[in-house]
Amino acid sequence: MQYHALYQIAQIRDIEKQAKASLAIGNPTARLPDSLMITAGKAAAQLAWRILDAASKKDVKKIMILAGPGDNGGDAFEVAHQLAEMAQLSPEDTHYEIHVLICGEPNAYSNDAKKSLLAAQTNSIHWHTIDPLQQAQLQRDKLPQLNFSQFDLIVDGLFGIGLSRPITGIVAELIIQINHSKACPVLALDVPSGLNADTGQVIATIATTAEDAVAVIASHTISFIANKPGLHTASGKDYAGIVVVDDLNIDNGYYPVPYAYLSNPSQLSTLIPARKQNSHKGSYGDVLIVGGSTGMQGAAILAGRAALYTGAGRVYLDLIEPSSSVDYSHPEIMHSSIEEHDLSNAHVVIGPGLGHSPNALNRLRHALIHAPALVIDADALNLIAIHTDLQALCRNRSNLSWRTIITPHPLEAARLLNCDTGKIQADRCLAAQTLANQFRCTVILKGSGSIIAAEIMGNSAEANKALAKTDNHPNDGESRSTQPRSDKTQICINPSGNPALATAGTGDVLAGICGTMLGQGLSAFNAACLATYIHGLAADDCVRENFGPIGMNASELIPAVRKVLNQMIQ
Ligand SMILES: NC(=O)C1=CN([C@@H]2O[C@H](COP(=O)(O)OP(=O)(O)OC[C@H]3O[C@@H](n4cnc5c(N)ncnc54)[C@H](O)[C@@H]3O)[C@@H](O)[C@H]2O)[C@@H](O)CC1
Ligand SMILES: [K+]
Repeated sequence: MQYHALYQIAQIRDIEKQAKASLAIGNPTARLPDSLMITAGKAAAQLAWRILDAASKKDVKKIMILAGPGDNGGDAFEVAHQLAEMAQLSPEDTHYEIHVLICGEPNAYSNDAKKSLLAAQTNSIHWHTIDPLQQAQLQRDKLPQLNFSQFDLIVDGLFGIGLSRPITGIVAELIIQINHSKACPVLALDVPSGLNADTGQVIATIATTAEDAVAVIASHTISFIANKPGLHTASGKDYAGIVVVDDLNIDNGYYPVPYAYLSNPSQLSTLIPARKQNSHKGSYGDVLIVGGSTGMQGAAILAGRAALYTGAGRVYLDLIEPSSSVDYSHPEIMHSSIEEHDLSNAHVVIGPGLGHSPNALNRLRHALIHAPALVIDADALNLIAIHTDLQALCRNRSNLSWRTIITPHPLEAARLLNCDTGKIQADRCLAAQTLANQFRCTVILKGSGSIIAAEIMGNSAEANKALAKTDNHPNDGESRSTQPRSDKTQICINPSGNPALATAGTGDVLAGICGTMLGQGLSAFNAACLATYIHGLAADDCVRENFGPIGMNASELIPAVRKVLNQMIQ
């Protein structure tokens, strides 16, 4: 199973069910050599070993394995068993001290988990327990006296995809201690405990404050059966760390169409058209940026420069405030008014610094009606949110097979869907999918793990119904099995980028790059995926060069985007 295919919990459960049914049952008390839990435990133990080897050169290496009440805990027992076996075979000059903390009722475990526990009990392991009856209350004196900073590796097998409510009580306190100790690598089994594998939200209730929402902050996550969207968007990147996928040798035939994909750099690089020797500026697309009202000209200029630096043949600005329509440090950028420009060959980016004036509104209406390739950003999105006639114009563009990309951040997305940002962030894939269906265009929902969504066939009713279902419980931690599969929408999660991008102007840069990519003849979806990827990759490059994560600015990002784009075609 490839790393880039992302599956929801309900799909994973289906795959798991079919794979389990295909395994011979035989003697129920025997340990099947090929049970999924054993395969999972072996894969995780091997990864744990490699992480430990790289992180600690000590003669005595201490490992803490946390085992929760379900099969994630079963995986943890299997990891303990496998590590103990590996430790026995290791050279004598290194000693491994393996601890397991059981946070479940031994009799209540599944058969597979019981077998793994039994197997681990044959090894030399230090056992600790938390009485399950006391887990609900927070009694600090009942916490096992474990100093987490003594360990060289912590394995998190508390909860996986079966977590159904927020973590509270002693287990929550344990997680807080582990997160605070920050002393060693933390390997999460399947998913960091506390994180919703579908949405990337830390599971919480409406009543839970941000401080109370608890999840393990892992340095590594080994995702079983398939990769999962929640590890890559919203809070996912903060909690999952480096993600490794192990398919447990499950036959490909059991896998349905993925819910979404992670953008795949090697595929994206093939989208960039090779430049012929015999070509000219007309070969690489005209980009017209419309925006820049009083005090906001910089936004349009940034978008224009980004278009220029990513290879547009000609770049024009149409500034709402015309007195300063020249970018003196980039005199190659020309001026043109959208109303006079021949839009049949132009790729229009409207919105950066556009404002809400009647002039802005007229230009937007003109663009929606006349521009066959259009990127809609910032204030243009806010105008669409409040003018229903513009929404209809936007929707109508898909009937003409015109290319449209909208680039909302969560607040703009909330305005477009008439909800609050909490609902957008509660399920970012679903929100992007709903926007794509409602506005019949390609969507880039910005934020950590930007979501790119585009409609394949029109059916907004189903996705809207599902979003409405989340209305009363925006953050209630229930796995949303009611939400539609994305077979009407294609969804990509962008893996690149970092908090350096959380600064004014970077969105304008993204909009400009989208304009260039439309100018290279790409579909709106491919243009959006490629633009978002190189935008994030450039920010990653800036961090490597110590221009960030603190203080990188949008102007610095632009030449970095040019650099990574050229590196991609080499
Ligand atoms: N079943 C299988 O064949 C496989 C299962 N695997 C593992 O099994 C996991 C799923 O196992 P489960 O379905 O047992 O689910 P989990 O192990 O994620 O947890 C479910 C258990 O936790 C309890 N629980 C849920 N939320 C809680 C909370 N907030 N506080 C306290 N208790 C809570 C539930 O009542 C249940 O007992 C996967 O994530 C994966 O790690 C893997 O071994 C792959 C194969
Ligand atoms: K876990």
